[in-house]
Amino acid sequence: MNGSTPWWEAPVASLSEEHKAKARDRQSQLTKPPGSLGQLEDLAIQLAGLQHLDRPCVDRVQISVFAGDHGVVAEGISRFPQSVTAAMVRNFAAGGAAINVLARTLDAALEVINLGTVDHLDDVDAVVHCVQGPGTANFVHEAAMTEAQLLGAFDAGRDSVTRAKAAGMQLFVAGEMGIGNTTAAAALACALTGQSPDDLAGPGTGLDETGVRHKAEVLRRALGCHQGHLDEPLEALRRLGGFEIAAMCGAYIAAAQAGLPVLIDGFISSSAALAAVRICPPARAWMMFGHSSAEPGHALLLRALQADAMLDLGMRLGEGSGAATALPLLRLACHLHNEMATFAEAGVAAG
Ligand SMILES: Cc1cc2ncn([C@H]3O[C@H](COP(=O)(O)O)[C@@H](O)[C@H]3O)c2cc1C
Ligand SMILES: O=C(O)c1cccnc1
Repeated sequence: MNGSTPWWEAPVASLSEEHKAKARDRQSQLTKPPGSLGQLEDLAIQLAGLQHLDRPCVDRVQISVFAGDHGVVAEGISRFPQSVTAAMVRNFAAGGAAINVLARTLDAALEVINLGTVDHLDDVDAVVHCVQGPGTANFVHEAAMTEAQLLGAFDAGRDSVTRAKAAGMQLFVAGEMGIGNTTAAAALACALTGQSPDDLAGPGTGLDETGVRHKAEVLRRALGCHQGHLDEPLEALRRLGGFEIAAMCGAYIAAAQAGLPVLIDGFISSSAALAAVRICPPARAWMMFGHSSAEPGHALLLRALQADAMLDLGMRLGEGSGAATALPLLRLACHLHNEMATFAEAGVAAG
């Protein structure tokens, strides 16, 4: 970071106000009462502006799942053991996870990036290896990441976006896998929003009430340990985040710079998105929000991002699954915008 400007401080791509205005005008001419397609109209207008197109399109979609382990698991904050992270990466590689099924069904490209797990994954070929260590350090006692690890993870996110852009993708979805990462996301969210651990600790993979209270206590200890060092968003991310959260944050900034719209998933993804917006405020314009997670802190994060999520299905999986589930609606928004007849074309009175 010394000397030259870091890549994440470069400007984001410009969006076309002209295409946005044209799209808004077209929506008012389509054969329906103005505004009657609700959020589908807004999404088509936003995409037209982002893509500089009269006819927005999200047929070609990249889903990148970032995986990493978390030292804070030592505090007993997840219902599942740490070994599940690497085991799920193997499951992704074999095609058996929820996000594999969603990607196949949606005809989306799926890539898995291993950022470092306690169990070895060297023998897994169908994965991009960008290992930063065997997992983060336990942030109750020390910073989760060294500066080099943070930058390595950030770059891994950027590189995934570079590959997606080179392959002609029109939309980017970041997903994650990392046992314990609802605790990391909650800690980061506390630092970024100033809200209390009681508002951001939730069940994650299925903690009971006692477990959630313990998780809030762990968060309080972590925030105490790092007190006075959490004002800078990048430093908060280094101290409290995770490899996969940092990679998603880097990916969101790089996507805005590359002019690639992103569809954000749930609680973990939104904590990365909020960090990205705090580091690079104009990146917000490139974000759409797929769903509202059942993890209780997600509502607070969506408010901080001034975001309206498309779906509320009670999902709380991660992996990018909520964003992938919303993708058909985004595609429908485009088809409606592009293919409906106008009042003039159909000879219908515009009212
Ligand atoms: C089998 C399995 C598959 C998953 N896929 C995503 N997650 C989700 O759950 C984890 C976060 O929850 P916590 O903080 O409570 O550990 C992350 O890995 C997240 O992606 C999974 C969790 C499990 C158990
Ligand atoms: O909303 C999420 O991203 C989420 C919630 C619970 C567990 N894993 C992920």
